[in-house]
Amino acid sequence: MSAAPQLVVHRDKELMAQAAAARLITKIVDAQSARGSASVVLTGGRNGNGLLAALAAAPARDAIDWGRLDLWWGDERFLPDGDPERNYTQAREALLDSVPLDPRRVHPMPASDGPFEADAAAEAYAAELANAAGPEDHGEVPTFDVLMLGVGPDTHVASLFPELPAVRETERMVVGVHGAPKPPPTRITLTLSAIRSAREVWLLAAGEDKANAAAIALSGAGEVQAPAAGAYGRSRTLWLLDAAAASQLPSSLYPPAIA
Ligand SMILES: O=C1O[C@H](COP(=O)(O)O)[C@@H](O)[C@H](O)[C@H]1O
Repeated sequence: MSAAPQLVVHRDKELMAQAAAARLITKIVDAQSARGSASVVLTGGRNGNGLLAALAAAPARDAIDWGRLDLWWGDERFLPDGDPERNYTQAREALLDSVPLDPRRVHPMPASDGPFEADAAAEAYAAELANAAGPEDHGEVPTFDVLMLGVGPDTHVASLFPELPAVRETERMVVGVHGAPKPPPTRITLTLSAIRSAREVWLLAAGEDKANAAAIALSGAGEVQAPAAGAYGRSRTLWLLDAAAASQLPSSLYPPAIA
């Protein structure tokens, strides 16, 4: 099953980040109430970190039971632990270091100064995911409640770049990426198969430099040429945009009002 994308367009990127943070708080609280815990996949990039910073500033963040939240990552820049360009480092700074998470439930992707090179690190992360998947899940990864993805100006999501082998992968859940066009060239990423195991996939796109990517991905492009087009959730696919990122969408897709 796949979910046709729903679009929500906000006035600007600050409001988008605040509204997305409010939405995420509600999702996590609802999942914890329904299932006892919640699982969220974080994204790197400007929009993902903006959302985390907005969450850190939201008084309602205290509604979340942080000790019953599992955190995973959609991709990682394969750099040494603590490198300021690592998605994990940036998420810590934006939010994670200021909330009482259970460290056993926080699952950063491996760093380049650990025991693995990128492909082996991807395998290790796939094993960690498989270990967390239960019989109620649909395969080799847990059924994430929310999986967030920043959308790059070239339509990449996670570290799935147009035309590179990772976006064509159909068997493995996590792969190493070599020769990425955006630095650093070596990365680790969930594949589209892993992404599609999430209940909800949220794509975040704010800023004029995302307008072309959003228009292409939402206008029927193929996932190999436009990876964002292949990212969808089991029950919901939500594009959260600001007006600048929505400015090139075909009028048939553009919602009637800006929230
Ligand atoms: O390098 C990455 O880029 C994308 C998009 O980032 P943005 O700054 O253009 O919003 C991000 O989603 C991904 O996690 C990250 O590794």
